Amino acid sequence: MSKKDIEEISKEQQRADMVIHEIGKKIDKLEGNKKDVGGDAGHLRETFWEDVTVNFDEPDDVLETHISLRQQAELLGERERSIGQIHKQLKTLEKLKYSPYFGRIDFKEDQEDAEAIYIGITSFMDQNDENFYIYDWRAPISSVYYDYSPGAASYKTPEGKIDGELQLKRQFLIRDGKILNLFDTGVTIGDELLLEVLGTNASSMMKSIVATIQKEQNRIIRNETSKYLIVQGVAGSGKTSAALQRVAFLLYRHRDTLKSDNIMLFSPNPLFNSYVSTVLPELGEENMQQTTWHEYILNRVGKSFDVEDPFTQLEALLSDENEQSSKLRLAGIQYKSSLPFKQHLDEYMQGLSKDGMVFKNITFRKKVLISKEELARKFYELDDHVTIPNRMQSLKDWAQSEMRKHAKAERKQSWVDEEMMLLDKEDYLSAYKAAQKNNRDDDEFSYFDKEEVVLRKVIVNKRFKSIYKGIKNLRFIDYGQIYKNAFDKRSDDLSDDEWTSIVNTTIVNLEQGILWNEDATAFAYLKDMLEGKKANTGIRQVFIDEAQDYSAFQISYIKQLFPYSKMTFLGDLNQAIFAHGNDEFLRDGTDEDVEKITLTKSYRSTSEIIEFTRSMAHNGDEIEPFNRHGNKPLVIEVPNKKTILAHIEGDLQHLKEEGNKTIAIICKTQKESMEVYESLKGSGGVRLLEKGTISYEKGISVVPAYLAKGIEFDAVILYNSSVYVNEMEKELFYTACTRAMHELYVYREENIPNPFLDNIDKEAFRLKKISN
Ligand SMILES: Nc1ncnc2c1ncn2[C@@H]1O[C@H](COP(=O)(O)OP(=O)(O)OP(=O)(O)O)[C@@H](O)[C@H]1O
Repeated sequence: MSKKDIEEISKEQQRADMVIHEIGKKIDKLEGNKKDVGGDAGHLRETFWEDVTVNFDEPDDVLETHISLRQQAELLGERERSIGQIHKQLKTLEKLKYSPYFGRIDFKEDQEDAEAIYIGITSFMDQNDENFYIYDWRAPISSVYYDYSPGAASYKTPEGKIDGELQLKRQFLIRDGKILNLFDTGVTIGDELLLEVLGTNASSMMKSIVATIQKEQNRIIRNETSKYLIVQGVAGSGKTSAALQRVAFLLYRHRDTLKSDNIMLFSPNPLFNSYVSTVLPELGEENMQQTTWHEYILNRVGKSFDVEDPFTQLEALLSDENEQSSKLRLAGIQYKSSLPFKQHLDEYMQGLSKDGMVFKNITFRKKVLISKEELARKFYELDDHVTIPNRMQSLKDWAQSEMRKHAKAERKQSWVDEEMMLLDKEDYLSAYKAAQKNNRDDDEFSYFDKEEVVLRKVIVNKRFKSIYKGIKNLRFIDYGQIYKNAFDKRSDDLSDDEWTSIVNTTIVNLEQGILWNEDATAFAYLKDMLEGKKANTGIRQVFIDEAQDYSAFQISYIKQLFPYSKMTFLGDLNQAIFAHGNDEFLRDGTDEDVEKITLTKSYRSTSEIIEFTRSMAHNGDEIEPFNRHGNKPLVIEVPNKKTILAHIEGDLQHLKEEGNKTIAIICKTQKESMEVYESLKGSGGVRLLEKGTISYEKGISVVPAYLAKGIEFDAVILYNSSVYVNEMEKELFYTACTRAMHELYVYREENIPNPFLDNIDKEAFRLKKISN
């Protein structure tokens, strides 16, 4: 380090010390406030009832009591909210104290002096709130840091564009208040710092990237105009990272109108949910709503069907050794996930307006109270200019009123007498109270007569409750049959065999109460449309990660579900692991309100791993590795599967000794993962990741490739590459290999060709042959 560098570090350290000192003072002040407010709240809680006037004698007193209670509760709530705020602020300040900022830009606005702007995860001002010691990374001026190298630069503010000159761009690595390193950077944001960040080992949680956001990622993060923002990015290009920092950016930029509850992220699996869950809190923001499409659909379908999840579907396809049956299922999946099928459903539903709606009998004690034919007749008596959902509402109202008549008639039935004898104490008591209440206004007191009337009513109402609820929830519509009838017309794109198979399997499944994954979306859509489910207006921003795994049907449906929402789709065509459509999320490319951003630079893996996987990707030659080097991947050739298991333990040991903290043995299916796990679990510390697993920890994980989506490991051992053969498996194989950050081992059985491995340049890997 030159003398100048040392002087510069020392100057910067002095400033950092000063800022940290100020942060300390602010922390002390807030701690004091916390005590005061906390004391206030504690006191309020203790004396809550002393300050409330409680009197229920007269209606006016009740009102006064109510008001007094509400005021007291509001006061307490306010205090507790401010304690929550103080806590949050303190947490952020503690983070700032540890590492106050990561960047500095010296920006000279035209006609003014240059100003040094220090950038951190949040802003921090001097005691008079006049000068910024630290600017939030999301502030308008901070974008200069991400977008420009020294020279002419500008940034946008709500008031307009500001031009100027970027005179210095500096990066810091500050830990525990000490400047460990400092880089003055050029074109990109400090390769050195990025190298340092990427070279470290994977933790079990995703980390924020605000200190090293790259220019093209910044375009995604700060995009505010597009209704649909579509990101096609190669594996490891930072799509998920950009999405999460974008959430933080939007929350900051629109903090008066946008809350974390207004943002929804669709993620690939529950494990991923927890993997990304620390990024926003790290940035001082709350997590958005998160779900998987499957979870979302389960809610829409309801409980009457057993819905297959996407992973079970994938397993079924990957494990089906009967080529013909797997081909037929594939044809069904592709058809049911397509836009033409969605259009067919729309037309079919239009037809239902005139004819074809199917209902279920409404029964009670095996007696049909309203028959399905009666429901259909009543439905079609309603004006057919009225929409189906509105007619359903009328039908519901009619059925409820019919049911009330039936309930009344039912009170005289002998079963009521029997149940009356068996009534428990509580029911008696409530009947007694009700009878008393009814008697209050009567001139004569005929309690015993009333008691029986009331008791009968109580008994019948109790039994009818579920019928009323069923009617309210439109359970008298036979969705299963209606969906089945939608397969009334063969699609021209399918062969006779395919069509027959689709119709037969759909019917058999529905009769058994099963909905395959490929039917679930279509079924939910049909149900929503018939019920007139209200669009979700509370959600203002939707993020869809791994968007290539959504079918055209799903994407179109999602747009209908969130009509007022802006959407960010993030995907990689090379990782389209599911059998349904894949490039659909890119399709809207011609719409005006769509912006498409392509990320070609990959940050996760070493250059060597990227070179190895390049030939498997479409447009692989466009993938640009970040300049970080490591060992070439190791291909291990073994005589048979058994040998793999015998050698894996040695590999694990070696990889651990090399400092790899997270190691994954990636298998093709859950079944294969189980086998590997069973054989390794004795050696301890090995975890099996399954579709229901919600968190992963450091250490060794055995995982099917489709569940490793979106996450990463220091080292990956691909259990047996010889089982990946067709196009779909290629994408799974690619996904598996690209999970590795530093080390990749790939096992293969000798004499079994692997079309993808055989295509890789021999120079791109090391080969080890094991003979026994
Ligand atoms: N600008 C950046 N600075 C530091 N790290 C980055 C940056 N961009 C990406 N990374 C790192 O690269 C890795 C991959 O990022 P991420 O998971 O967001 O990529 P992805 O495109 O979603 O990947 P995939 O599609 O393969 O799951 C992560 O470890 C992330 O922290």
